[in-house]
Amino acid sequence: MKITVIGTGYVGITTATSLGEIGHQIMGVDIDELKIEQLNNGVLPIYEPGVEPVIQNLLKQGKLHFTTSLKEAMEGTEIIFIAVGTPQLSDGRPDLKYVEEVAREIGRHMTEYIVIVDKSTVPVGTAEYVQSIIKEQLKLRGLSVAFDVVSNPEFLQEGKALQNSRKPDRIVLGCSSQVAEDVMLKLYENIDALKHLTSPRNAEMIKYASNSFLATKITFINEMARLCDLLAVDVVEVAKGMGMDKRIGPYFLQAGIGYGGSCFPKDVSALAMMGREVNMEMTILKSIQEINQKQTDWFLERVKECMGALDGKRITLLGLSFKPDTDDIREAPSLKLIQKLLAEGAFITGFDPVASNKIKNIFPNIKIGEDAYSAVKDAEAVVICTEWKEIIDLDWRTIKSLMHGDFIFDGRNALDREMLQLEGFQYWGVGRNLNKIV
Ligand SMILES: NC(=O)C1=CN([C@@H]2O[C@H](COP(=O)(O)OP(=O)(O)OC[C@H]3O[C@@H](n4cnc5c(N)ncnc54)[C@H](O)[C@@H]3O)[C@@H](O)[C@H]2O)C=CC1
Ligand SMILES: O=C(O)[C@H]1O[C@H](OP(=O)(O)OP(=O)(O)OC[C@H]2O[C@@H](n3ccc(=O)[nH]c3=O)[C@H](O)[C@@H]2O)[C@H](O)[C@@H](O)[C@@H]1O
Repeated sequence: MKITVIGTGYVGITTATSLGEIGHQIMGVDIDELKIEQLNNGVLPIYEPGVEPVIQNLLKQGKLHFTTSLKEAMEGTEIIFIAVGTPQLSDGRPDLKYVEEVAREIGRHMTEYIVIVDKSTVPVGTAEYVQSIIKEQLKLRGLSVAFDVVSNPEFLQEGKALQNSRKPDRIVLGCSSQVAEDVMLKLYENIDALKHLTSPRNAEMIKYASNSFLATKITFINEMARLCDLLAVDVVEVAKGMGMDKRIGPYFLQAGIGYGGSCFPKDVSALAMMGREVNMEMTILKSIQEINQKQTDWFLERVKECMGALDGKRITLLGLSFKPDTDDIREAPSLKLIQKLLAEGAFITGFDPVASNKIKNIFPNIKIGEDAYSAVKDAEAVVICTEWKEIIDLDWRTIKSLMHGDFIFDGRNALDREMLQLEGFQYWGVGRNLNKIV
């Protein structure tokens, strides 16, 4: 089938490559000329493991093209995916301006039946809204062209985009007509996944409910971690024991310095706002936001408890992206931590396998190590913000010999506590500090 994907961010690129891989003909569209030029040269503008060679292969086979012209891309297309950003507005709602712009442009160029697919994360009712925008444009042109708007939310995790899209847990299809449902099922017939057929409004809610539930799970274990610290209990053991119950499951129970990224914070906020708009206070979501906001403060308090005043102390942060295997620093906990540590007067050095430069652009006053070993030189404490494998696998004996102190604050509970203690570190993990009973 001939497909157009609008937006070449994480979701657009993943949609384009995964559909290209199962044999469809893809046109990727973006208003960002530099991105389009890079992509046409087989260069991936983001860091996402494994995706670049797939793009290069599809370009070579002629199955994938990128352009800045939506009009050109739309010629003969059967399906258009809208995969543009929906960033958070200052009042907490998602900004739909990119979706609106794209819908208007589709309406300006459409001449025959097309299925328009909302891939972006958008509030309940947006499929109907997009439909009304396109209809309005057609009316201005004096045309009456049939079309459908489908909600097909994306569930990929950054850093695992390729494996998620090749073998998703489920594909949610919110269709308002049988024709659209048949088109979408044909599109995905070669992807082996559960297919949940439902209405567009239900599909839109499934996306927000899923992200908010995952954020709830993380926040629950983070709050448990705070209690574990006060009662001499190890939260890692607790999560392990809880996760063995199939009804709970082991995933998203890793306590840490809070969730970040471009989606959980904005989507929890958007769902809370959706409730507020119909006069329903989403009390669980409100608590989650508050607890997550305070997780870095709580963490910093524990650092101060161990090290005393931080003024003039040399602290190295390892792992700066919001999670491993991505260069994305949107809402990364490291940003808040750096800001707070600088405000306390600490001297900060940072290192991340791929995101160091992005952090340096935001905080020009901090030092960036060329590698983890040079970053820890003379540090009095090391803080793990992101559990990159190459950070976990460092030679910790060498790290200790390079440091000027012995504190290690494991903000992701990712390191081997016993091994580090044997190497002479004072190890502190989130909710696993058994030496304190109140
Ligand atoms: N990043 C992720 O892992 C996931 C994101 N989502 C959702 O998917 C959507 C997209 O997210 P990302 O890919 O992270 O966004 P992004 O911000 O990385 O990329 C969006 C792209 O859309 C382009 N764009 C904006 N207006 C355009 C227009 N009029 N025409 C063509 N291109 C245009 C931008 O230039 C940019 O390249 C959001 O709603 C997000 O919540 C959903 C699941 C996972
Ligand atoms: O809508 C989205 O954009 C996506 O949001 C998340 O994916 P992502 O933000 O890429 O990353 P996650 O792996 O979910 O991690 C999010 C944050 O939670 C933190 N986290 C995750 C798991 C955990 O156990 N503990 C924990 O603190 C991570 O460190 C990270 O900061 C969801 O997992 C995806 O299903 C969804 O498609």
